[in-house]
Amino acid sequence: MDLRELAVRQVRGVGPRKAEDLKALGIESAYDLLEYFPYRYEDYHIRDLAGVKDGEKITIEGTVYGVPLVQMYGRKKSRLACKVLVDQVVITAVWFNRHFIKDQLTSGTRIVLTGKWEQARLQITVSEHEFPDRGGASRTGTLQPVYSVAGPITQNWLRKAIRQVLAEYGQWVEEILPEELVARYRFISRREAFSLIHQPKDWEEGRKARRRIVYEELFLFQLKMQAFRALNRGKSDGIAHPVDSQAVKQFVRSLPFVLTDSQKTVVAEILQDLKQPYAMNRLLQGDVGSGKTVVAAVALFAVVKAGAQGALMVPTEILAEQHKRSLEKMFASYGIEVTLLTGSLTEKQRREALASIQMGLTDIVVGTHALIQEDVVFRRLGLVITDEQHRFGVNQRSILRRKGLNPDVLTMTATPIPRTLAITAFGDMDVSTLKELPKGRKPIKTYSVPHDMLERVLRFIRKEAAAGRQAYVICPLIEESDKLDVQNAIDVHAQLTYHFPDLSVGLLHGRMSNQEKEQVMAEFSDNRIQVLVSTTVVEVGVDVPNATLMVVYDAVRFGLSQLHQLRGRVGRGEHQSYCILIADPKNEVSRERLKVMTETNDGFEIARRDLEIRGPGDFFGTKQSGLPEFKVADLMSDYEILEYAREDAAKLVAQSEFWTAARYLPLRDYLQREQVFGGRPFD
Ligand SMILES: Nc1ncnc2c1ncn2[C@@H]1O[C@H](COP(=O)(O)OP(=O)(O)OP(=O)(O)O)[C@@H](O)[C@H]1O
Repeated sequence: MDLRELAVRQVRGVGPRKAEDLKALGIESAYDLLEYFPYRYEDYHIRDLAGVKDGEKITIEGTVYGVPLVQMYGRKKSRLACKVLVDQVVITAVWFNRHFIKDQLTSGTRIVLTGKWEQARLQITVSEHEFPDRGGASRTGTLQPVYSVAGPITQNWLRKAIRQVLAEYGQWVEEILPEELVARYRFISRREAFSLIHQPKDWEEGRKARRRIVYEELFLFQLKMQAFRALNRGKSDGIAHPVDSQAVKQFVRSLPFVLTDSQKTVVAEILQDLKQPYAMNRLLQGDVGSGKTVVAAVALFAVVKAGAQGALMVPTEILAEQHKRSLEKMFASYGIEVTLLTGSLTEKQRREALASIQMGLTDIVVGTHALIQEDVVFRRLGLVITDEQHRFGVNQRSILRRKGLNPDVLTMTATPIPRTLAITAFGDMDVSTLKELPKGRKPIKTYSVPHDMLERVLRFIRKEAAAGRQAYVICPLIEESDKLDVQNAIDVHAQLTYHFPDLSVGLLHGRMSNQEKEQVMAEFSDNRIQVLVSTTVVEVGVDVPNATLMVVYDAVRFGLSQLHQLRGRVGRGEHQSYCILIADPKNEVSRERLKVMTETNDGFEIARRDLEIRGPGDFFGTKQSGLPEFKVADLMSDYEILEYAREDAAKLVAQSEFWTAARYLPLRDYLQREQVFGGRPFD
């Protein structure tokens, strides 16, 4: 049975309504459900009070001791407190709004409590409890998977659905790794791994399952790239652009600044690639503000002057507009035509843009992801540059190939990763690095302040605005709730508008139309807006050098790499810039993370410290934006496994047997599904 073909509706307990809800999570088949891995576990093993830290969530067992006490607040709200004897210590168990369980708490009853521990008061705030002597299903002593859920799908419902699909269909999970690899690494079978990752008995089982799944993910990813490489090796069907070095030099001289040494080196590497008959596939990495866009502009200029078209693909419409504007400025005196292609063009504008691209009247197209797919036909596409986020993978490259194009490809990223990791992770790419920031940049000064210092922060905003500078104010982030984020931004905007009657305060959030967003960004760019209140939509790439102040509300809610990206929006010009992180860190990890931000501006150092703080205890790691994303693997911490996976994949594709032997069929099927053979069946 092919579980990929089995609609999730077929799983017992999943009705049509739930099937729709699951679809929103990207789950359509029984297989998708099985592959919806948890991102952490909740530990219900009974703990000894001795080793427990303040604020930890724990499960403990004891006996009810004395009489429970209920306080009511209004009709529904209540606080129930009861003494419980645990390991000969009397503690207080507190329930909120659960007064109806009072009658069950008779003295001497054994009870298991899960909740947050307060050391000073010897008190547990109970979120769940069980009576072990009364039978029934029990969570005690287990690890419960925690899934990323949204909308009407609840954690408990999803747990049940996944248990169900495992019971009903788990046996149909087929092995994909070759026997020799399973044996070499002593992996558990795929079937077992799928079962254990969702319901491990203990951490050891969880680890075993995770190790196997991480390897498999990384191995398949590497296999895909290596196979693609093997199939296309030596193909010189790229475009050898006749680059006019003199013209390029002249263009570079016309820029308002001198290129940094790094920029010069990288430009030379790219021009060299462009001249070759092989299709370039290069990764350009450089920290925030290191000047990647200018490098892209030089490459586009070179290609256009050599008679081809270029495309610049960016993650958001705001960025597309911004890049279009800055390219037009740079190319103003060269007769280079730049066209914008985004989702918010009118039908007529879009038709005109497409015609102009097809006829070759357009030299450079700037747009979002759709621009290389769909109905866009180029006359002579020579170079595709992609910025961040949507990594231009093997798949897209084969789409282009099928269109009969084989352009050079440059991928830009600000994700600070060690060069060796980059080379391994993007197995099929060459890597260029911008090692320095433009001269004259002053390091950004970063401060972390508590919420009650907001008044001072506001005074600081006023001071910068009075000096002619501008500020970003990033609003509190509410996990998994775009709607609440927007509400927050609206509230903060209202407050600041009230507070700064003499300044122009703008608002930017994801629910605004693209036109509105663009309007606001343009006004901020021209300093018609001094204070921009925003959700994280400004995170990547926005470039307004006159902005010198970045204020982030509730900074502990953001990941370190995200904070670094946000901070990178300032310090892009000659003025001293500041980043103020408003936060009341409640635990050591948050304090440590804020400290890292105040201590260093170096993106790579931040990534390294982040990894250190998370430590090996963080079972599933955190996704680093910009790196290829995996369901379970985390490239930074699973780096070693990645190395093995790469080597194994390379060896395998080099064997002629791999392409013929029956036992490798599941792997070849996988490659087929991933379109490595250019959409044609492999023969
Ligand atoms: N060599 C240089 N000297 C001075 N200023 C420069 C130089 N190169 C780029 N800049 C300016 O620095 C700013 C940042 O450059 P750019 O937008 O290219 O950075 P980036 O690497 O794309 O950053 P991010 O990853 O944050 O988007 C821009 O305002 C740009 O005009």
